[in-house]
Amino acid sequence: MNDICFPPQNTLLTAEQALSRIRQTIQPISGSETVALSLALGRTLAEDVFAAIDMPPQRNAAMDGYAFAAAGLSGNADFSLRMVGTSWAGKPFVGTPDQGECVRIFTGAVVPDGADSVVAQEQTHAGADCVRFSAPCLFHKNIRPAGSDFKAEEKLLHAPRKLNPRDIGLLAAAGVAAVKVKRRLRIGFFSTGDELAPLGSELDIGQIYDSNRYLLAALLADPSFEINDLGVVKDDPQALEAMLVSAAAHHDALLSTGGASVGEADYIKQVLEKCGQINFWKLAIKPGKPLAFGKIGGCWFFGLPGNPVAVLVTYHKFVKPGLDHLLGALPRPTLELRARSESELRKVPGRCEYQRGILKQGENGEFTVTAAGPQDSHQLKVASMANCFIVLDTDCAGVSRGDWVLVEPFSIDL
Ligand SMILES: Nc1nc2c(c(=O)[nH]1)N[C@H]1C(S)=C(S)[C@@H](COP(=O)(O)OP(=O)(O)OC[C@H]3O[C@@H](n4cnc5c(N)ncnc54)[C@H](O)[C@@H]3O)O[C@H]1N2
Ligand code: MOO
Repeated sequence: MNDICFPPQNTLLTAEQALSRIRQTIQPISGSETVALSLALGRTLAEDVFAAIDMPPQRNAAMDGYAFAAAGLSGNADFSLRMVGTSWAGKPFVGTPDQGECVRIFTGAVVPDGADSVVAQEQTHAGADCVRFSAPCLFHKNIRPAGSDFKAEEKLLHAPRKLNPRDIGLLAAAGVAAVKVKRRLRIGFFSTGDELAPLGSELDIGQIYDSNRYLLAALLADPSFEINDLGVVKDDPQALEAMLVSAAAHHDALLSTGGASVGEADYIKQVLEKCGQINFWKLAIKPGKPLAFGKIGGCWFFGLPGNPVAVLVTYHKFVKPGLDHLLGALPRPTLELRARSESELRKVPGRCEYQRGILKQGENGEFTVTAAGPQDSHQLKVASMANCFIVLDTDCAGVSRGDWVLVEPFSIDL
């Protein structure tokens, strides 16, 4: 048995079995590079990141107001203090206010030594050089201690985290100008099919536009991926083999669409078996049944079905998690919600279905979902209107209006 094959597949794999095979089989890449923080969004950390400084570096004011020492003052009566200077953000007050004195201070400015309280200006009445504080006046407030966000040498982020916008802000605050990240995956993709015409051309009878390559390019738009559009391959086994063999030499992963089923012009499985190794083909899901996964030389291969909605489903459920695994990124949790179905949903037992739905949240907080339209796997307009998959498990025999269903929104950042 070769190194990526599992025992022969007599039955259709479940989605869970297929994903676990993908994760068990794919070995994450090891290469890394250092990139400027401004280019690091969506990249995967290759090493942990530590803070070089305390944040804030010194204690500072959380409000525009006045800073002073509370000792000897009563917060339960009005009192007045003499203003002896100003602490600006970026231009601290030099000196120490004595008893009976205060310093004008602005949000983010360093709190002068000796002061232990900042009172917001709304609770004061400022005169020429004197400030009156109205009772009740809270002391020991509105000061952010040094290091209250994070401390120097603290581990801020663990590898292999995929950096999100909040992480980028955090690392900038910590003065981290560059980070070591996993190198980008080189991913090639192509369509197969004699019926495919390029955008901008007039369609002959029997032709359709090649939407899958555009869909895939959009799905693959990820800073961790360097994508390469390899065009269209005709329904011809020699041409397909030539493409697979030559492209496999230059990519970490290859994706194709079409030709994955059992028709006489469907060559993906036989050519993959000839020039590479097949791990699985055919899943008990709808749409997306004829998904092929394997390897050609050192390159991972996903042969997606031709139907555009099957491309959408198999990309989200298998290809993206597989590519994230190849990158070495942590698996992302799948956000699953329970929603009340406002549509009757037709389904026959046998395959898990990913129907396209429109998820809404009512004023009472309850999620509801409606079918985005008819559920054929060529219907991209319905997929475009949808914002979620309605996941109906293998045994489900249909859903009545008002039933609770499981829903997976398309976009999440977890
Ligand atoms: N006898 C059987 N027929 C089919 C089965 C089956 O099990 N037995 N499975 C069906 C399922 S499920 C799917 S999905 C499709 C997948 O077939 P292929 O992967 O071989 O894809 P094609 O036959 O090449 O194309 C299917 C469909 O998609 C259109 N297509 C293909 N490429 C593109 C593209 N780049 N852009 C837009 N549309 C594309 C193509 O014209 C076909 O309409 O097989 C079922 N049949
Ligand atoms: O992948 Mo097919 O589109 O299951 O019907």
